[in-house]
Order: sequence, then C-alpha cells, then structure tokens
Amino acid sequence: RFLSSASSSMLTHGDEASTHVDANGVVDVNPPRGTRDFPPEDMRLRTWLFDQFREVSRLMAFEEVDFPVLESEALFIRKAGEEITQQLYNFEDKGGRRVVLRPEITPSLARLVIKQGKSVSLPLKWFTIGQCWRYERMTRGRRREHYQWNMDIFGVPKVRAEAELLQAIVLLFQRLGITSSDVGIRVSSRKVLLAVLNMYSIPEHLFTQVCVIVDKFGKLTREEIEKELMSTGLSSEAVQGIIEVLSLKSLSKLEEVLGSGVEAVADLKKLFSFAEQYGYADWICFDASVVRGLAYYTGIVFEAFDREGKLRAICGGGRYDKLLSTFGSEDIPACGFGFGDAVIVELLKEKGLLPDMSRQIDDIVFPLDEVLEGPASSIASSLRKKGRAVDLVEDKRLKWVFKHAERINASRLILVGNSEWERGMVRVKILSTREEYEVKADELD
Ligand SMILES: OCc1cccc(Br)n1
Repeated sequence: RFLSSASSSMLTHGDEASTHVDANGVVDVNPPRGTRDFPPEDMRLRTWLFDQFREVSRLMAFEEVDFPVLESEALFIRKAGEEITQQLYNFEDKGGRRVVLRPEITPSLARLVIKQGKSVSLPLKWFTIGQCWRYERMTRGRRREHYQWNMDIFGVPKVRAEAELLQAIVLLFQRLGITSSDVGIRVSSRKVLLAVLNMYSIPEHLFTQVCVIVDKFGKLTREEIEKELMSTGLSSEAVQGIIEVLSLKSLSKLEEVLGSGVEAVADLKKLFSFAEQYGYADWICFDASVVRGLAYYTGIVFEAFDREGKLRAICGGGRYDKLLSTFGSEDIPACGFGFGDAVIVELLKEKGLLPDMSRQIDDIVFPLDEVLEGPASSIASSLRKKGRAVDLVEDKRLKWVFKHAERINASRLILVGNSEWERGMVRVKILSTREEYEVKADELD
C-alpha cells in the first residue's frame, strides 16, 4: 500500500533516489525490509509475552537493566567467523564513529558491569528485553530484527548459575502452557570440545574457530563440517575424533571416552543432579553436539528445541567466563541466555497455545445529545480516576456504539441522555447480561 501522493509531498526526505519512495514521491508504507510493525493486536500479544518474561525474571530475583540499541562497533569485532559478527548492522555516524545496531545483548551487559566496576556487589542477576539487529542480504527473506529476553548472572563460577538459568527457561515455558513433551533443552559444555582438542594436542587458539564450525552440526552435512574443520588445519584423525565425541548423547559414554576426572563431566553431572532437585530433569538432556555459535562461551552451553524438530532453536545460552578480559578488564565468571520473540510465537501457534488477544475495556460513555458532551466528559473523567478504562465516544449513531461495545468487549455502556440527566441520572447497560438500570451520575463507580 502507498500513501497518496498529496500526503507524501509533505514528507521531507533527501533528493536522493530512495527505494522507499517511488518516482511520483509516493512513500511505501511498509516498514524497512526485515523489520516489523506492531499494530494493536500484535502489540497486545508482544506485551503479553514480555509480561511473562518479566514475571519469570521477578520470580528469579533478577533486576531489570537497559542499554542503547546503538553500540560501538568495537564491542562486536571478533575474529571467529561467527554469523552474528558477519552480519553486523554497522555504519559510520555523522561524527565518523563506527557504530552498530547491536546484534546481541551480552557485550552491552559486560560493558555495564565493567563500567559499574567496584560499585556493584557480586553476584549480579540482571535481565533485559531488547531489540537486536542483523544485516543479512535479504536473499533468504529472513528478519533483520527481533526482540530478545536476556537473563545473565555475573560472579557465580559454579554450575549453580546455569541451574538457575535453566529453571528460568522452564518456568517461562510452563507459564505459556508448554510442556516437556513439546520442548527439550539440550545441554553440553564447551569443555567437552576442549578435552577432545587436548586429546589430539590441537592448539587452543583453534578452539573458538572449531566451536563456530561445529555449531553448524545439523545445519551442514557431515562432509561439509569435516571440510571446514580440515580447513583449520586439523588432522583427519582429530576431525573424526571430534565428530565422534560430539555425536554422544549419553553422559556415561562421554565419561568413558574422556575419563571421569575431566571437568566437563563433573560440571555436567552436577548440573543434572541440580535438575533433579529443581524438578526440571525431564526437560533437559545431554547432547555433546550443542556448542552454540557465539565465540565467547567457555563452559556449559544449552539450547531449547521443539521436539517435533520443525523450528529453529527457541532460546540458547551458556557460560562465558572470559568475555570481560576481551574488553581489557578483569574477568568475572558469567553465564546467560537469550530468548527471542519470534520462534516462541511460532511454537505457540503450532501448539494452539496463543492466548486470546482481543481488546477489553471497562466502560463506554456515550452522550445521546451533543449538549451532553460536557457531562459525559465529567462522567468519563471520574470513572477513570476510579481506575476504570473508559472509551468516551461521540458523533456516532447509537447502533454503531453497540457494535463498537461488542468489538472492544466493553463491560458496561454508560448512556448520558437528556431525560435522565435532568434528574441527575445516567443509564447503565451491562453488556454481558443485557441488564439495564438508571443510577445517580455521582454514585457511578
Ligand atoms: O539470533 C540472531 C539474530 C540477531 C539479531 C537479529 C536477528 Br532477527 N537474529
């Protein structure tokens, strides 16, 4: 749809040709490619989802924080070939600064923790809900923005922190009506891969690169993974060893291969025993192929998936104990997850779990005569001061008002008519029961 040419002439835009304005200066009313508008019904669903995020954050005793969507590009320059850093929505601002629309939240969290420095006492448990961006050639028509709920714990080195984060994820799913038969959470540790690299005496500087490649397990064929791994200089024996270990789905098998003294095995055993205590053991499973695609993870990693395998990962996260030192600061142990607003909605649709998002209003106030617009205003005002959501309607026929009341699920219709008003009364119609009665205007509540 396009705005009419008349209205578009009032728009100020540069002389430069724009793909968003056609030859006659008519503006395309769609949002920029890969982005979404949220008209009221979509916004009610988003608000409902974000309210669930917030409620779980409250239950977990996390504090809300926020950051600019615009960040210095330097925060995201990493050399590990991650998709997220190859699709930076980056540009130079008018001051010649290299900036980005952030592709993720964690570096901003780390930046604020460093900035707060000694003034904050550990552990910190922070959450935020924020829009993240990527610039992807629209060949695949994928979105360029989504909103992410992030929960992060700073200052807890032990797997207790990961156990807390997993409970937050399970609580969220349970609040949405999703069960452990719909969704599972694959859990592993990057220390598994580290142990394998050590077994083949692969230099640690290859670790991050290998993780980013192995994260494509399941997206690329085995041959493609082998090819990419070989291209980093790994021997074919090491490649086969990595693929063999990463195909393990049993913690006891992993222990057989790596030995019981390995930290990865101890961490995972501890986490799975915590899961029993928290009561979410049936939600999680060990899967050595989970490495997640972010370069900075150093330990436990996890991702939630739909058991029907139709959708992309619903959320994911892990431990990142060495991120702060990449910003030149003292390291603080940390772990967190990101939970996007898109895949979860696809899952809710799949499961028929989308909540009813129709509007709901308490009262409609309608003057039956324009001379009563004043009294109608004071009635609407006093009801609002008492906490009622009031839609004050004018210049409409009564037939339209009744239809409107149904459309917006109003509880009551307050009609201000001359004959009643002369006696200081108004007429109230309860829309659910059709009950109708008069009441003193100043006793309406
Ligand atoms: O999860 C990767 C990602 C990052 C930014 C924006 C979008 Br859409 N997706």
